[in-house]
Amino acid sequence: MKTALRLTITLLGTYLFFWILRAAYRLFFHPLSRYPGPLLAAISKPWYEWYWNFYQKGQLVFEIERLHERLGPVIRIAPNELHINDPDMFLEITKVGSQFTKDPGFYDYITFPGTSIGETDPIRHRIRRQVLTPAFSPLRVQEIAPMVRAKVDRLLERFDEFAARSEPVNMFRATKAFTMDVVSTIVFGKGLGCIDDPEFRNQFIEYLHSTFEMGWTATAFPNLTAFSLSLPEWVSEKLFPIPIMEFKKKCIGLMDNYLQDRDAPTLHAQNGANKKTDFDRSIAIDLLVDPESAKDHSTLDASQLAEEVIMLLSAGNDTTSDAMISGTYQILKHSEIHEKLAQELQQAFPSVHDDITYERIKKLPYLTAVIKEILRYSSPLPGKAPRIVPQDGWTLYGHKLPPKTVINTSAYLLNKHQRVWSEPSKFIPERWLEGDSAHLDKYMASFYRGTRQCLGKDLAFCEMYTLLANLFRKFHVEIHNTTDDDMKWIDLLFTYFVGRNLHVALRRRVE
Ligand code: HEM
Repeated sequence: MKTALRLTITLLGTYLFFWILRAAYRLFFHPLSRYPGPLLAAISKPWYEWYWNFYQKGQLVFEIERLHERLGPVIRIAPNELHINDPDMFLEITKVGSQFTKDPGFYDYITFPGTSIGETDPIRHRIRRQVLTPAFSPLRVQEIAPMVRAKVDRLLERFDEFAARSEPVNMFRATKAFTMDVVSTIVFGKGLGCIDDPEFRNQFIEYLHSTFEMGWTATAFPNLTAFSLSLPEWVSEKLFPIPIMEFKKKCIGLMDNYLQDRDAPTLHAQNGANKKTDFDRSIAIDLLVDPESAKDHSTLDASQLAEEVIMLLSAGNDTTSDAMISGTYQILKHSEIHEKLAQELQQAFPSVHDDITYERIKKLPYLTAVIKEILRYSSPLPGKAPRIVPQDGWTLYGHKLPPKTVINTSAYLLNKHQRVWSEPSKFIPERWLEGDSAHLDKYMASFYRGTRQCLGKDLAFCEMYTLLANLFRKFHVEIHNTTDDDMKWIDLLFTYFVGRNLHVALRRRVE
């Protein structure tokens, strides 16, 4: 007994001694020790991140904002990590030919590794991106614009039902139902029916949000996460139940159904119809299962396929909906913006029955300015996007950083940097229409930039143009019982709204 106690004390003492030595090295001798930042962050990434993101619930991005205000454009936020708030450095990191790569220490724990978003190896990423590009290219988006429009029409019909009952609409749920039905149609070949749900409920969003609520522990304690992932699936399911894994099983089922329907010798064909044109195809799945989609692309097994599908559904849902929710609130809060927008739409489409197509609305200057400002103002993926300094190191303000240093930037901070944006905390669409505004596009960090820029950017624009133009042309919209407090958000990888969120009262226009 005594020996066991002595052994335990010795082990704990040795670990403590190692920990103190390592902390001293990190504080005084590490190559990043010259940079300012919190003491705890310089010594221990897990506990610092856990405190701000888990214990304080998604507050790290705001703490980093305060630190930059006090300490300047470069701060140390972990033993081997810097956070930079400088729009020109962001351009430098993301420029053509940049060798910066995604940090596996982050992406392996917040995404499924190997997927379009999660793959950190640049060569494997290039292959996956090539495979998926035809599903999201500008040309493809042009082709699917009528499908997006049909979902908007259905959503507006649902709004009529609320209007008839004089019942306010929960725009948070309604908008998420819309984006989920669009992206699931692209990914599964059919929508998940969220718009038709009486309360716009959406099981996937519920799985996703409950996963994110616990998600910050995964990046704070990667060793624990790696351990849980290394266990047999049935054991980790019991010990570390993660809601998204339940959804993964459902996705595998949905994809099986899709592939069986697609490949079945067709009943349709016997009836004289051609299954290839008849069937609602999922371009994304078709591309992923086809080894010919790109050179060196190998087909995915059911689990890998489900993981890619989940990543696409996640990437395409909260991002676009959060931008529109936040944007709708801003439009409604500023009556002069609301009026200007309604006027532009009325001039372009004099009758409320006119066909409001993507082709036509994307040419409207004020609506375009409103959408760009929504994207800047809302920064739907607000927090850090860690990248690794390449093999040759990187010179930052005259000081060489060693390879493998992790560099973070944040879209939320870059999108309100004083050097680029005047009155950044205000929602001002007009900034995009001023004479010298052309240079602003390159500073917009919402979709990231370079080779890891958002793949769904064109789709997101199509959804935003189509929903906002139709909504504001066809309905009188008013805020219902919603204040700034209801729109507060925290960073759970997405802008996660913590209040009761946006509710609106709607009435069809009848001119
Ligand atoms: C307003 C809407 C959107 C915003 C603000 C947005 C933002 C972003 C950002 C910041 C990234 C880089 C993330 C990182 O490096 O950590 C990204 C990547 C990505 N997004 Fe989006 N996104 C939006 C909509 C969409 C949509 C509709 C899809 C469609 C499925 C999508 C699919 C993707 C994919 C596949 C990637 C990974 C690209 C790569 O690494 O090659 N996104 N997005």
